[in-house]
Amino acid sequence: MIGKLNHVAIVVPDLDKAVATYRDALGAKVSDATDLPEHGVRVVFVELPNTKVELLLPIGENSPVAKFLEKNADGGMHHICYEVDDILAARDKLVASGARVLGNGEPKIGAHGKPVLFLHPKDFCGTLVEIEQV
Ligand SMILES: CC[C@H](C(=O)O)C(=O)SCCNC(=O)CCNC(=O)[C@H](O)C(C)(C)COP(=O)(O)OP(=O)(O)OC[C@H]1O[C@@H](n2cnc3c(N)ncnc32)[C@H](O)[C@@H]1OP(=O)(O)O
Ligand SMILES: [Co+2]
Repeated sequence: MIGKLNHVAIVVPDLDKAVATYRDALGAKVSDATDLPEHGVRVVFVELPNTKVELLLPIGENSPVAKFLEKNADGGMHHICYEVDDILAARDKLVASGARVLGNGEPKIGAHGKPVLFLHPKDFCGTLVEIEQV
């Protein structure tokens, strides 16, 4: 079912500082920031040869990552995103296996303009999992 690792996401308290760290200290190619108000985040992608790092800053009133940042003031790894060919088939298989799909279970459009879903961390080794249809 899951394919390539699409990205690893890190929530940060200061996006400009995190961009400077990845661009200057680590010499990585970093995208411009994009606001995704429907997801409550501002996002930057660090482009790597084999995958991406997604740097996330909470925006708006009810950002789903705000609470994570309260618990982890310096920031930290937030989720991992795997690619799938067919997100509805993957969802149905996961639900049938007893996994919890977050939200209303319907895919939303993510930062890459593709459908995404999130799976409860308690069902996946304590790790928030995002699946993205590519
Ligand atoms: C889609 C745009 C972009 C993209 O890639 O295209 C993004 O990735 S946007 C990313 C932001 N969106 C989301 O994260 C949506 C999914 N997240 C959620 O629905 C919530 O954050 C949720 C349900 C994972 C946690 O909600 P909340 O923080 O309000 O609940 P709790 O604090 O009560 O947490 C419950 C339980 O889960 C543990 N937890 C929370 N967040 C994480 C995490 N990131 N990784 C691992 N575990 C997590 C938390 O510690 C609680 O455990 P407990 O033992 O009960 O303390
Ligand atoms: Co993501």
